[in-house]
Amino acid sequence: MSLLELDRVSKSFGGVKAVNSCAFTVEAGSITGMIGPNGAGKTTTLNMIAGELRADTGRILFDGTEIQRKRPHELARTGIARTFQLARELGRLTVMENVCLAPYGQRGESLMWSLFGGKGARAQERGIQEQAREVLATFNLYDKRNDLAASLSGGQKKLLEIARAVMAEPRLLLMDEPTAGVNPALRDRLLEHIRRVNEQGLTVLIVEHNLSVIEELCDDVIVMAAGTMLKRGRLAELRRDSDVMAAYIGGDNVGS
Ligand SMILES: Nc1ncnc2c1ncn2[C@@H]1O[C@H](COP(=O)(O)OP(=O)(O)OP(=O)(O)O)[C@@H](O)[C@H]1O
Repeated sequence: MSLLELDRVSKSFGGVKAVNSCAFTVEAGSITGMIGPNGAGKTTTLNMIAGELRADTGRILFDGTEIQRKRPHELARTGIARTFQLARELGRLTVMENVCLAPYGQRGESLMWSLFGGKGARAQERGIQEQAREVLATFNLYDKRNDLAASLSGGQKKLLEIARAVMAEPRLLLMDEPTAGVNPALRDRLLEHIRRVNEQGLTVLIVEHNLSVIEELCDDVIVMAAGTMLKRGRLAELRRDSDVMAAYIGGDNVGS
């Protein structure tokens, strides 16, 4: 069963057709990879699914419902989360504060209301703190809970990004280059965490240039080229595919 479906989705920037009648599905329970040369339209596609960009034409369906007109906070409520590089200002908050703040932004609730809004809000706040402690423990960040987020290593920041996304209990997690800037030791741990959240029922769509990451995580890989899906399948097959090789010429090396 597909959890996500793109139906002939297009997006232009001025004269540039970044995404051109792109169609694919993401199966529920999968870790689906998205690869392709620079400028193929991967990030634009992810941004449209997350609601940060609006498609010019076409439909995006999440669990059978059209979502192409929804905003990011509405999509978060619907069950779509995205990892974000830690914003500079969040670096000045502790790890715990970062994770506790995530649901407010993602569920579109007002932090001020929650902090000053009476009993119900305080109970909710306690619930969130409890959930945050669990999530931090899961991501091996509990011991770091009182450290400033800015003091974490690159890999720990990536774990925090996922922890923040998971706080909203999404059904689909969108990730753009989750291992960029992560050292090899932490990289393996990061992949384990992604696998684990997937085993717990979260469907994952990953854009990644590092093909060894795709190989380790994804059975199903979508190749984007010139704004649309060129091929999909297992990475080993795609590496032998002459159309895929041709699309990469002048771009990245699919053999790396
Ligand atoms: N905001 C924008 N304004 C103008 N052009 C854009 C914008 N965003 C993307 N583009 C163009 O759209 C095309 C697709 O870009 P996109 O970033 O989606 O590709 P990508 O596959 O993610 O590339 P990369 O692997 O290099 O990140 C490119 O030609 C890019 O220059």
